[in-house]
Amino acid sequence: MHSIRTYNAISPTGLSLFPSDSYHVDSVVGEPDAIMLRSHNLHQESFPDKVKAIARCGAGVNNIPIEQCTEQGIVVFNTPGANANAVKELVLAGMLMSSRNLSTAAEFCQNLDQSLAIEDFNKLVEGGKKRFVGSELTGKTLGVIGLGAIGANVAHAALALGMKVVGYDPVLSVDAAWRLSSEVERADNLPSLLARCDFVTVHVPANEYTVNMLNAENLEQAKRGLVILNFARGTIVEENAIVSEIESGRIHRYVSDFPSAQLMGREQVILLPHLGASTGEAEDNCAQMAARQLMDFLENGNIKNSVNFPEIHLSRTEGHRIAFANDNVPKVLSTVLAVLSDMDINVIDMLNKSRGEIAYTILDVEHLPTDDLIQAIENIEHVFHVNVF
Ligand SMILES: NC(=O)c1ccc[n+]([C@@H]2O[C@H](COP(=O)([O-])OP(=O)(O)OC[C@H]3O[C@@H](n4cnc5c(N)ncnc54)[C@H](O)[C@@H]3O)[C@@H](O)[C@H]2O)c1
Ligand SMILES: O=C(O)CC[C@@H](O)C(=O)O
Repeated sequence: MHSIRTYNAISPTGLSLFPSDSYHVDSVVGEPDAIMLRSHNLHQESFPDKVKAIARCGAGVNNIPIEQCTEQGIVVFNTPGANANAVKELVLAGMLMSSRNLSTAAEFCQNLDQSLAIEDFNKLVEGGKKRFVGSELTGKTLGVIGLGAIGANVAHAALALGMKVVGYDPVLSVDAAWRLSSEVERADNLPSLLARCDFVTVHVPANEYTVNMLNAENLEQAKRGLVILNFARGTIVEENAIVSEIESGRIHRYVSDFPSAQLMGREQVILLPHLGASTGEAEDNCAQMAARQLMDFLENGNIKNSVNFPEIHLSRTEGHRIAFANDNVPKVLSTVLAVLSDMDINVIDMLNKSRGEIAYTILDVEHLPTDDLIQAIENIEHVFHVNVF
């Protein structure tokens, strides 16, 4: 029986994929084999030795101590792309809300004096028209910072609306580059992107390189009347700089999924309660993807969409499976194979992959591995987390 500890409201469509006769899935599990979560912060928590994997139902993994997990041999998964459409749609909504002054216009209507005679009431309504006159998206330029799953979706939707799109992503993967429309123009740096855009949206992970990526220095280069959309993480945009450029009139609107006290109460700021991925469809997609990845790992040792371990898939044929992780240094695999050979154990199939400082091997052997064999592999220098499936 595998046990999975859950945090946050995870879609039952995903949780129900775990067969109840072989999985115990609950928010109260003392020593789980794996953890499944959304935005819950794990940074202050320690993980018992039994924990082998953590699955983030979503894209951002800044709530998980990845380095600590890697040191403990814990495989961390996320669900790339599973909520990208939901975020894209909210970015489009944010652009429309800003360009047509929708939040202030809607608030104006909610606060109209209901006691007025119908003619006076209608006059006020018509007066609102002048006050909230907006502009159209077609023909405007959108800057997209980070052209991964969400950024590319947003870029393509904006092109379909007749916008020009300029992208900035110096670390774009080859696969992501292939998926991107050739109509997306490339900016070599942020100041040049900011100088040309009417809207700028950020879709990069929160990490040490992206803290305050939009800041006082580069916002000075921005075109007047800029709308900034932040559906990535609060730390990516320097709030003090946003506030001062709102006051200077350079920034027309700041739309953020990450409210803070400093941003509240300003007409030019539209705040949402981390709603980007909150659609039934995205929650289902994320939870299902995370559940499938966890099951394939816990049952077969296969790894898909990990942020700290290599991708690996070895189909099950016959025999019994051993998987182990080790520091990516020479001679570990040959030492393990020598142990198997000394114990007269026949290897049926094998796959070894590495990523940075981690190597990971799946071995299918003919007979059920004994405790002595597992102990012997565990005792080899640089080996950690040996599992039998
Ligand atoms: N508001 C929400 O609910 C919500 C939902 C999903 C994702 N997110 C956030 O959005 C982020 C992006 O999600 P995604 O699914 O598009 O991820 P992704 O991994 O598909 O794309 C991220 C892109 O950012 C690029 N990038 C990384 N560092 C960069 C840098 N320093 N400068 C420029 N580009 C850089 C990468 O090359 C990649 O193309 C997530 O990490 C998460 O924090 C928020
Ligand atoms: O789980 C959520 O609701 C938010 C997920 C989102 O922030 C992500 O990074 O994918």
